[in-house]
Amino acid sequence: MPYPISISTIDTTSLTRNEARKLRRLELKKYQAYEVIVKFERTSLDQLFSPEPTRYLCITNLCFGGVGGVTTEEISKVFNTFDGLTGIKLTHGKPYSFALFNSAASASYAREILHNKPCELLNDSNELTIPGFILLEEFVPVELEKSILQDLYSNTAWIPVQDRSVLHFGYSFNYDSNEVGLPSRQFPPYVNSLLEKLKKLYPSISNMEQLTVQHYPIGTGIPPHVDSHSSFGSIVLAFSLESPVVMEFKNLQTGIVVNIDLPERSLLILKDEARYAWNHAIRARKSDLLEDGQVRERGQRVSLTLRTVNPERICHCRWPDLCDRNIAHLKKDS
Ligand SMILES: O=C(O)CCC(=O)C(=O)O
Ligand SMILES: [Fe+2]
Repeated sequence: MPYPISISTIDTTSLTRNEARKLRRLELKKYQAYEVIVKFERTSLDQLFSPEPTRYLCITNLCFGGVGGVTTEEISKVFNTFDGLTGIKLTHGKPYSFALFNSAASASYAREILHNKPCELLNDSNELTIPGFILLEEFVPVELEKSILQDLYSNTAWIPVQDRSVLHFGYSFNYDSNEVGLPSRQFPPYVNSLLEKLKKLYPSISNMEQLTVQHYPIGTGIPPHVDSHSSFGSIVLAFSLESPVVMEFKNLQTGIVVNIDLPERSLLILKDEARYAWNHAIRARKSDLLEDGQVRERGQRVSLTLRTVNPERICHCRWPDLCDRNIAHLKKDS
C-alpha cells in the first residue's frame, strides 16, 4: 500500500536526536492514522484523499471519543480560529472527523498551520486527570486471575441483569429499589487476599462489605451511573478480569468526558471527585478506540466491584448539589 511518506526514508541528519525522535514519532502516528482510515473505508489512500485542495479537511489522531480523546468543544476551539470554517463533522464510531470550510483556499490555510504539528490548544487534554481516580495495573497476578475466573464460572448463582449477569457477596443489592439488602454469602477467600494486598498499599482503606461480580458478554456494557451515594461509602473498587475495556467518565458539572482504558488484571479505585462528581459507563459495543487510533476488539469481561455500606443510608459527601440526599430521583437512577 503506497503511503505518502516512508518512515525509514526521512532524512534526520541535520536534526538533534530529540528532534529526530519527535519527527519519527509524528510520522509513525500519521502512518497509523492512514492505516486506520484505509481499514475503515476499505479503499486505498489515493481514492480517499484528493491531490488537489478541497473545502474539506480530514482530522485524525485526535482520538475523538476514544481514550485520551478530545471533545467536540476542543476541536471547535482549534478550528474556530480560522476564517471560513462552516462546520465540524464528527463521524460515529470512526476515529476521524472533518472540518468544513467555505473555500479550498481557507481549508488549505488551516492545513498549512495545523498539519504535521503538535497543537498547543490540545496539549493539555491528554493529561486530563480526575481527582480521586487511581488505577493500579497488574494488581491481580496472572495465575490468580485464572483460578478466580475458574471459580466464578463454576458458580451456579449468577442472576441476569439487563444483558449481563451478576453475583453478590456480602450485602445483597436490589436493582429495582437501588438499595442494599441483608448480608448474604461471605466473600470468596481470594477477594480477601486481594484486599489484604491493597491494605498494605493503602492502610487507611475501610473493610469492604459488598461485592458485586459482573460478567459482560462481548458487546455489552453498563449505562452511565454514579454508584448510589446513600447506599454506599466513599470508596468504590473495581477489579477487571479476562479482558480490558474502555470506561467512559463524565464530569456531572462541566460535561467533560474522559475515556480510560482499564487493563485486564487492574484495580480501579474511585474516591472523592471521581466517586461523586463524575458518572461512569461502559458503552455497549464490540470494540474500543484506543489512544493510538487503533481499534481493539472486545472480549468477554468479568469485574469485581467492592464497596462499603453506609450504616444510616445517608450520604455526607462534599457534593450536595449532586447527592441523592438532596435530589430524590437520583436515589432510583444512580
Ligand atoms: O464493570 C466495572 O468495572 C464497573 C461496574 C460498575 O460500575 C458498578 O458495578 O457500579
Ligand atoms: Fe459503578
